[in-house]
Amino acid sequence: MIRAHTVEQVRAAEDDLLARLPEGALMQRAAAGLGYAVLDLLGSAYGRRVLLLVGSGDNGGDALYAGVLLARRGVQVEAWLLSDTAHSGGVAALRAAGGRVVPAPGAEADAQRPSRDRFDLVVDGIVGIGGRPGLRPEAVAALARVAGTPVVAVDTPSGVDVDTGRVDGPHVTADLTVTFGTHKACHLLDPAARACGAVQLVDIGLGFRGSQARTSTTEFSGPIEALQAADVAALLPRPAPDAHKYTRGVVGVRAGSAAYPGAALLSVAGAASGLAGMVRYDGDPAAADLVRAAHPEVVGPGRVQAWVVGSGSDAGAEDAVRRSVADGVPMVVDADALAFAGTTRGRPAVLTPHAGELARMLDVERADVEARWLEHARLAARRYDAVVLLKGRHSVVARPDGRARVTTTGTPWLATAGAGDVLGGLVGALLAAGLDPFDAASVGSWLHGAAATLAAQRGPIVAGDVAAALPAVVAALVGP
Ligand SMILES: NC(=O)C1=CN([C@@H]2O[C@H](COP(=O)(O)OP(=O)(O)OC[C@H]3O[C@@H](n4cnc5c(N)ncnc54)[C@H](OP(=O)(O)O)[C@@H]3O)[C@@H](O)[C@H]2O)[C@@H](O)CC1
Ligand SMILES: Nc1ncnc2c1ncn2[C@@H]1O[C@H](COP(=O)(O)OP(=O)(O)O)[C@@H](O)[C@H]1O
Ligand SMILES: [K+]
Repeated sequence: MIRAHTVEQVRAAEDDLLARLPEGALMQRAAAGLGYAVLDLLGSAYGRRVLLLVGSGDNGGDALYAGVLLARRGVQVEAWLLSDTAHSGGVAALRAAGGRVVPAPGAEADAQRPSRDRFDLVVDGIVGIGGRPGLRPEAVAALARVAGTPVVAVDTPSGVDVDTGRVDGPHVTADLTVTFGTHKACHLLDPAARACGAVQLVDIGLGFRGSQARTSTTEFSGPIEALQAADVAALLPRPAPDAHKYTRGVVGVRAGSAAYPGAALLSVAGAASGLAGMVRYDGDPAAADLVRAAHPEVVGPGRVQAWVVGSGSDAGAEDAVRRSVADGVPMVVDADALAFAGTTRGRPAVLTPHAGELARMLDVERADVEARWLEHARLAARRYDAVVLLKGRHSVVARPDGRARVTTTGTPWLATAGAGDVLGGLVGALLAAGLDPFDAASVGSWLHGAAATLAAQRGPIVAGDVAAALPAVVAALVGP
């Protein structure tokens, strides 16, 4: 499990460790990890040119000491100081190792004029967890002079809001972010996560590895989580040796309509992933024949352990929600049914809006949701008293108490019509198989993203390809 901690939690862990270690030891650990990551990316050292952008704090110190390691390996290292108070030990060490240290060109320099020197790579040590969001003009100007050069961010891309993932002003866009001790929210949550590029965690002994989420009865105060393959494998429902189809759970689908029969097929395709014992279709008769033809194993209405409602339901959504709520079993509420999500209060439910749908549910602008994914997912979860799976590049799953997971599997090819219908069916199957709504939503979202990535290896995909790739993803996790 990846767990993203707040700056306050990092500082507390750091204080504990600093008391036990010689001065500067943590920074040396961080800088070594950073330096080797940069060397890996460069592929070779001799003759390579690396620019360090160095701010006033320890983030700049990390960059300078990584520069020392690089210079000793034969890299030509230049540091542009963005402040008069850059880490003095780091500056002296870089000079001693043969690096060039100069003041940054400054905001008044012609930002459009590229630097006369060409660099293979820029290391962003402007600010890390001590920075306020946004960048000062001198940092913006320095970045403009090396635009187009690959960037490695130290700890966080400078300028993003570390604890919320918000991006309100100018910021660094990195190809790789090397972070220390633990992930932070900005590494998982969009839009900041997009500015991180790939994220590499360097263990510096902060003691977060394997730490458990803390939860109180009211408000969750633990880290934001991102499931990894091993977590999904551990949570995945598997048939017991003496299983029969009913013990594995039956999922019912009330999706599709005469106008949108395809949604019935795709929702059923997600539900028929093999993770529940049986699938029932109880939607529009106009779609039922198509469902039976495509999925001969699917049966008609009857008792279920979970309902999936709303994908392409059109005018039938209200009735589908009402009947499913009356049943009292857990349900997935998607698309057209989200307008009636208020009626599911008090029932175990997973609501699966995309940003536009969530904006309608909360009566805010879509752009607000896309600027603050976690905040809006949590708000909706609290307001609707349900688990909310807010779909996007990095989907967010939130519980009413604030506990949250972020999905980091997936590919932009998944932005294709009907992909959400498959996801709803899949989450429904996991609910029917006995997962609680939070696990069903986050495991389903992880599998959905992984299946899309697998399917996209053979080229562009449509929603049905995602459903078809699910068994191979499950097999890779738990074996045949
Ligand atoms: N914690 C750990 O476990 C470890 C932490 N380590 C490293 O330390 C980093 C944190 O270092 P930190 O605390 O010195 O803060 P940091 O981010 O360098 O800069 C803050 C200073 O920048 C300034 N400033 C503020 N906003 C700004 C802006 N928008 N644009 C420009 N400047 C801005 C402001 O100073 P001012 O100029 O206002 O006086 C402020 O004081 C952390 O990210 C990691 O890399 C590792 O070495 C070892 C383990
Ligand atoms: N850029 C992206 N990268 C990765 N996944 C994406 C991206 N855009 C959308 N998705 C995923 O694709 C699916 C789209 O679902 P949805 O918006 O409901 O579409 P539809 O209603 O057409 O089925 C969601 O699972 C979402 O998380
Ligand atoms: K940085």
